[in-house]
Parts: sequence; C-alpha cells; structure tokens
Amino acid sequence: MPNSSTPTAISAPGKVLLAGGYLVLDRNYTALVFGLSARINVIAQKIETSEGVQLSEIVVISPQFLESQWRYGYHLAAAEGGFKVTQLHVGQTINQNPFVETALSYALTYISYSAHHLPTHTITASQLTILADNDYYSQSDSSQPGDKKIPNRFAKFPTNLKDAHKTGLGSSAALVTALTAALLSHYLPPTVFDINTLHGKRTLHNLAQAAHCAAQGKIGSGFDVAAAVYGSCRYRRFSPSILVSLPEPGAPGFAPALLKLVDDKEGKIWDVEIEKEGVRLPPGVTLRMCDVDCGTQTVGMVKQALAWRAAQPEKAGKLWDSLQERNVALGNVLAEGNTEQIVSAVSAIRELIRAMGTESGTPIEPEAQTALLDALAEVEGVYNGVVPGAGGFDAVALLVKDDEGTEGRVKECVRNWGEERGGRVRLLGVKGEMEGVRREELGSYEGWLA
Ligand SMILES: Nc1ncnc2c1ncn2[C@@H]1O[C@H](COP(=O)(O)OP(=O)(O)OP(=O)(O)O)[C@@H](O)[C@H]1O
Ligand SMILES: C[C@@](O)(CCOP(=O)(O)O)CC(=O)O
Repeated sequence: MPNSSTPTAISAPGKVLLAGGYLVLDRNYTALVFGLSARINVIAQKIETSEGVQLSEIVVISPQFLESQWRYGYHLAAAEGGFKVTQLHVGQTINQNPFVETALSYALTYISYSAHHLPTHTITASQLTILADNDYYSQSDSSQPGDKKIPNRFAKFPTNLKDAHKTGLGSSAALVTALTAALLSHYLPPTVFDINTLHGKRTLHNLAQAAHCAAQGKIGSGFDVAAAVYGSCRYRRFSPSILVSLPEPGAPGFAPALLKLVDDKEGKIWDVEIEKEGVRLPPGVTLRMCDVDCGTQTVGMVKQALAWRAAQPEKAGKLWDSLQERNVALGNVLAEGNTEQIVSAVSAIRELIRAMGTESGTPIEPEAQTALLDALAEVEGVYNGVVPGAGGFDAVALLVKDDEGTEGRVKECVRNWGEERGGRVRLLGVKGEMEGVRREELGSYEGWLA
C-alpha cells in the first residue's frame, strides 16, 4: 500500500482537435489532437478521523466555484456489482456531478477488484480537491490585456459550475482522467499502478474512456480522453461496440466485466491507435486559442452532420476522404517544419469544413468565425486558424509565431474586433503542449488544500 496519508496530486491536460472533427467518429479516419497547457488538477488526501471511527465517505470539492462540494458514501454491491456510490446531502441540496460520480464508482471498483484484490476496508475515506486552470471557463480575467496583477493560476469564480461559461477545452475528459489517476495512485501501490509507465497509462486510458462515455451517456470518439492521458497525438478511435455491453455500476457482473475490459490481458479488445511519433509543431510555432465567450451545444450539430452523411453517402464519402488527405497533409507540414506551407494547408482544410457545413446545414465554421479567422490570419506572425472539433462558437485555434510581438498584435486585433462588433473576444493564455497526464508537486496548490 502506498502511504495514503501523503496527498497525491495529478494533472491532465485539455485538448484541441486541430484536424479531424466528425471524421474521427469513424475508425476509417484519424484526427490530429493537441494537448493544452490548461490542466485539471486533482489532489487526493486522506480524511483524518478520530481513533476508532471509520468513515466510508469520499468528499469531492471544486473550491473555485460556489456550491461545488459533492459527498458520496460507497458500498460493495451484491453479485459482483462493484462499488456503488451514493450521493449524500450537503446542507439542503443535492447538486449532481455525473462525471465525478461515475469516475468514482469505476475507479473504486477497479481498485478493489484489480489483480491484487485489495481488501475493501483499505478504501479509506478521502477528500479529492479539483483545481482547473483558468482558461477552461470564459469569466476569468487572467489574460485581459493590460492586466498588471500577478495572474492567479486558479481563479475564484463568482458562480457555481453550472453557470460558468465553458471555452470548450475538454474539462470533463481531463477531470475524469485526473480523478481516476489520482484515485488509482492514492490507493494502489506503484508496483500495481504507476502513471509513468506505458502499462499504467494504458490502464488509465481504458478506465477513463469507459467512465467518461458512461457519464456522458454516449460513446463519442474519445479523442479528448486520449489527449488527457497521452497529450498531443494522432488518434484513431476504438470500436464503440467495446463499451456497449458493460453493465452499470452496482448491476450484477459489473466488476469482472470492467476488469476484463480495462486490463485487456490478451490485447484483443482495445483497437484504439494513439501515436505520438511525428506529432509536433515546427520550432518557433505555437498553438493559441481565442475565446468568443459563447460555447456551442455540439450534440445537435453532430447529429445533423452525420444525418447528411447517411443520406448522401457518396458525396459525403468523397468529402470525408479528401478532408482526411488534407488533415494528414497538415500533420506532415507541421512535423516537417514547413512553416511556409501552413497557411495553404490550413486553408485547404477550412475550405472543405465549410463545404461540410453548407451541405449538411450545420454551422461548423459559422460566418462570424470565418470573418474572425480571416482577420486574425492577416495579423503579422499568425499563420492561420480553425474552428476546432465540432466547430460552432467554441474558442478558435491559431497557429502563430511564438513571440511577444505576435501575441501583442493578436491581442490588439481581438480587442478591436470586440469593440467594432460588440462581442467579447479574448486571447487565452493557453498554449499547445505535448505532455499528457502527470504527477505534480503539492507546492503548486498552496492555499487551496485544507
Ligand atoms: N472544475 C470542475 N469541477 C468539477 N466538475 C467539473 C469541473 N469542470 C468540469 N466539470 C464537469 O464536467 C462537466 C462539463 O463537461 P462537458 O463535457 O459539458 O464540457 P467540456 O468537456 O469542458 O467541453 P467540450 O467537450 O465542449 O470540450 C461539468 O458539468 C462537470 O460535471
Ligand atoms: C464532432 C467530434 O468529432 C468532435 C467534437 O469535438 P469538440 O468537443 O467540439 O472539441 C465528436 C467526437 O469526436 O466525439
């Protein structure tokens, strides 16, 4: 057993799907995904109880937001149903967080049934503190122009989590990944689980994918969880059929089914492909994001685009194939450091994304975002940009020269843009980053841990 009285801190990065939105839902195509410097941090620590008192409780807090505390009791369900968690009242209210709740029951089940069969009483009471870098939400003013304050890495938001405006950096995938890794590292000895090994990362990936899909209530491509675990990568999805027959936590047989799925002993279950080799940005080039402060509900857009593809298989098939070629070409341009070809490689992709949008009646690159991207592409030092992922009004991604002059010009461009058009466009502090999940030193969280 690790010394579970020492807190364990883990962080996982956010994501940007630079190329391959929609296509990546189909295993015939791949996506180019970048991890981001904005991370979700989770710190697991033991809850001290008076001698002789044993609590079966896990408390999860997100101290940057109002009313963001979730308390859970847990017990082993009959018929190998694994760990069932039950949310407890905090004051008068029950404020649900399906991502936290599902990640807890999946991780606790894995911990207690894994190869080394920890006796269930070793799941001692613990507190998990979630700290999210500011750029996940629009309200933060940490990167306002002219801000001379020392930026506060973890802002206090004046709202509860539900009312915070997301920027679309994949908070739920980074949260489920960091929470799962923190629990596994906290309760299991490093000989059984170590996120610094390939085996540990694979275990974490499989467990976090399963929990994230269950919490979302749908099986997406999973590129966001892959980025949270592995960082920047080329991604080919897993077959969705892998997850469809998994029982719910607490239902008979959940525990052995989860273990079989996660451990995948013969390597025959997970057909996901995650390659880090050859995924990079040219030296001196970085990826930045501009938030337009009005995130998109992507579910309807995805349904509509896929409905068009089903209705027009031939036309859509050709478009999907050409777009895949262009996406791969952009990956090559970046990997080979051909900065002079970035503008045309990205423009070629945007052209087909707009065609996909027009044909299917889905605002993947809406006109307002086209105008913003075109204006930004004129700024000296900016190569080009895309509306990433499912598109719409999530933050746009830019490929830019990594220097202060360019940063200043981009800030000025978006300030003028906002003033002229009445919107609130903002260059986020976040940058593309290669690294995935990692352990953190506790010193980074001074003032936040009780
Ligand atoms: N700081 C946090 N503390 C606790 N839970 C969080 C936190 N941030 C996100 N979550 C959980 O994740 C949910 C948001 O997930 P959702 O998938 O809607 O957004 P996202 O992953 O950030 O966006 P996108 O998929 O568009 O990139 C919240 O409702 C909450 O359950
Ligand atoms: C449309 C889709 O391909 C990408 C969605 O990306 P994002 O959450 O908008 O970054 C869906 C998916 O991959 O699960």
